[in-house]
Amino acid sequence: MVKFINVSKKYPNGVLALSDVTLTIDKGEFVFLVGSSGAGKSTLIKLLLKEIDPTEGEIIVGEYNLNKLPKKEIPYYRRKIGIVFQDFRLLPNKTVYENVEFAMQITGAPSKLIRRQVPFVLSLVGLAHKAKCYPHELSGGEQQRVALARAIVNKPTLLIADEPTGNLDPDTSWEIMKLLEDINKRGTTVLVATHAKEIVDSMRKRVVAIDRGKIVKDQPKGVYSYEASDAQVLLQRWI
Ligand SMILES: Nc1ncnc2c1ncn2[C@@H]1O[C@H](COP(=O)(O)OP(=O)(O)OP(=O)(O)O)[C@@H](O)[C@H]1O
Repeated sequence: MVKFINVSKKYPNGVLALSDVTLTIDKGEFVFLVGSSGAGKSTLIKLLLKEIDPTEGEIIVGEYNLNKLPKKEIPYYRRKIGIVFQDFRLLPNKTVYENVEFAMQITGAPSKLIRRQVPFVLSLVGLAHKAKCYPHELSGGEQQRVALARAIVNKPTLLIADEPTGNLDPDTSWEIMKLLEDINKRGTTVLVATHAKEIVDSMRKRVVAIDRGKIVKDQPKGVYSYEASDAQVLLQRWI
């Protein structure tokens, strides 16, 4: 589904944000991407969205080799990926329904399909009753649910969440992560960049940790902290 093959990214100012990253994410996986501030998580996501290009290496997403993707096809490629951000990014002058509807309209979806699909995803995220509200009438958690509905309405094969709970309280953060898990269980591959240590530790999903541009840990059913793996390494040396 997603392949990074020996990918490096050096920004024009000389910062090496990613260094020789090789990573495979299979179809249907749920992956947490963790790492301290400046580790390279956003760079990895920007590369996936083809907002930036790697200095070296190859990135493959589904049937797309991003290195070979012509500029005019980038918008079509991006429509196959759902994305949610920390700051929700809803259109303030559109209602909840219209925000989600708009994401389908720009793909040229037929109105009959839109009328069926929008209420479906809104009920999936538990917001059917808020369809006529505007974003400013919603709580942060509700706004993030709308953003999630919008991200999945076109049935993406990959859903990326960049620090989706960064602006939310702990209980609401849990609700959003559980929703991401539900979406994953319905078949969508999910990649979540997060600092939410407690949630990562208790959900026991695959955890990929980046530190200074390198993958330093890739654990199935993993935990957030590096200490755990350091401890394991120490233990292994002792045994
Ligand atoms: N446009 C840019 N030009 C130059 N350097 C950049 C640029 N964007 C990011 N960097 C640098 O690249 C490194 C990785 O940054 P990145 O934004 O990928 O980290 P991050 O893990 O997403 O951090 P955070 O958790 O704070 O969002 C950092 O040293 C950062 O300063």
